Amino acid sequence: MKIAIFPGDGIGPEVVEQARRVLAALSLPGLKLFEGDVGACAYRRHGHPLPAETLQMAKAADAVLLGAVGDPECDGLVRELRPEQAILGLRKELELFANLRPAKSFPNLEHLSALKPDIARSIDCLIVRELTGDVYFGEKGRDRNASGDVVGWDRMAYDASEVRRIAHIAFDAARGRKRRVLSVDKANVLETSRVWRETMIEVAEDYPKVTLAHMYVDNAAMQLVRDPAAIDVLVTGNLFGDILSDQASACVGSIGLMASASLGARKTEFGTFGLYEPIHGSAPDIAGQGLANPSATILSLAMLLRHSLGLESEASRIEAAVEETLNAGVLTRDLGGEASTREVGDAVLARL
Ligand SMILES: NC(=O)c1ccc[n+]([C@@H]2O[C@H](COP(=O)([O-])OP(=O)(O)OC[C@H]3O[C@@H](n4cnc5c(N)ncnc54)[C@H](O)[C@@H]3O)[C@@H](O)[C@H]2O)c1
Ligand SMILES: CC(C)[C@H](C(=O)O)[C@@H](O)C(=O)O
Ligand SMILES: [Mg+2]
Repeated sequence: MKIAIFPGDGIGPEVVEQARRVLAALSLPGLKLFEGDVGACAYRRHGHPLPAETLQMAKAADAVLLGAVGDPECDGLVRELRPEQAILGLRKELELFANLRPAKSFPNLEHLSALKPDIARSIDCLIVRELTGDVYFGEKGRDRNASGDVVGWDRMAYDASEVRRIAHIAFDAARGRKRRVLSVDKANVLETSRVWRETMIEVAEDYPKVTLAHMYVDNAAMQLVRDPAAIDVLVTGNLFGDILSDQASACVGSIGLMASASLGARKTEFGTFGLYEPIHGSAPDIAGQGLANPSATILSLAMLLRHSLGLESEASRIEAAVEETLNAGVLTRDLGGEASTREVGDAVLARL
């Protein structure tokens, strides 16, 4: 079993360190770890945010665990060299089109949510975000308009095959849950979304036991805070999924709690090849201070063990240990506590 670990920038190395301790505590036989550079640190060391050897390491592994990338000092770089390109490059090169972002409240921790406790308690949804298409990967450019003003543009597009494959992921996931798919688009305005919606309807025919509903993204943003209990599987495009998942994390409690799995079609000996990362970024405002919440990264490790290595019981044990840690009040500052990143790691290890 080979895991490639890419700590990245900012709080990335701090949160990955705790996940690595958790992984070590499992003493998995036959596990090999590899470490690579991504993001701003890779740009500084190798001149590129996603060096060829890092990509090669990812391809040779059964799974990748990534911390975060991003550095304000790189804001002035051309887009191709920005740290974020490492993540986008990994997703595209590894064809990881399906991003699963579960948003579930933790028992007895409703008070941590930005929502009223009664509403927060009910959240249990899975955001299925398409990850290799949309405006993220469309043609981009800069021109001048007739009056000489600079114009930036990004092409937004989905072809039906891209929508079809993410639709199947969402419907399959719904079959093992409450059998409801909510497809979120902006079909009242965007042609991209009309293709999205038509394709969702077409795929739904293969899943007679799953109900499909549609919602415009503006309304979906509202319903996510007003009545999240109504949402089971929410499937959407790359851009809308990015935004709605950060919002969902605040409904659960903190962005430091939300894990993700990015999957494609490639199978490994033990499961599906995937890239696992917290949904948050490098948090430059708190980096290097031991303030970051490592839970999302530890929970991403649990997803890695489940989906890529077929280690369901180890994954569940980690999830239980994180939940018990939160319940015991070992909380970082984002959750109103005073525990350090490492103290949360210690508490999870003790429970494991
Ligand atoms: N997957 C990724 O690597 C990823 C995701 C999002 C943003 N980014 C990059 O990260 C940089 C910062 O972006 P941003 O500030 O918009 O988003 P961010 O997610 O890094 O931070 C947003 C806010 O949440 C807080 N936060 C984030 N993670 C936390 C954690 N684990 N514990 C406690 N608090 C946490 C931060 O302190 C900040 O106040 C940018 O360069 C951006 O492009 C990377
Ligand atoms: C860093 C950035 C490219 C990335 C995205 O927009 O997908 C991040 O915000 C995320 O949610 O994983
Ligand atoms: Mg994001």
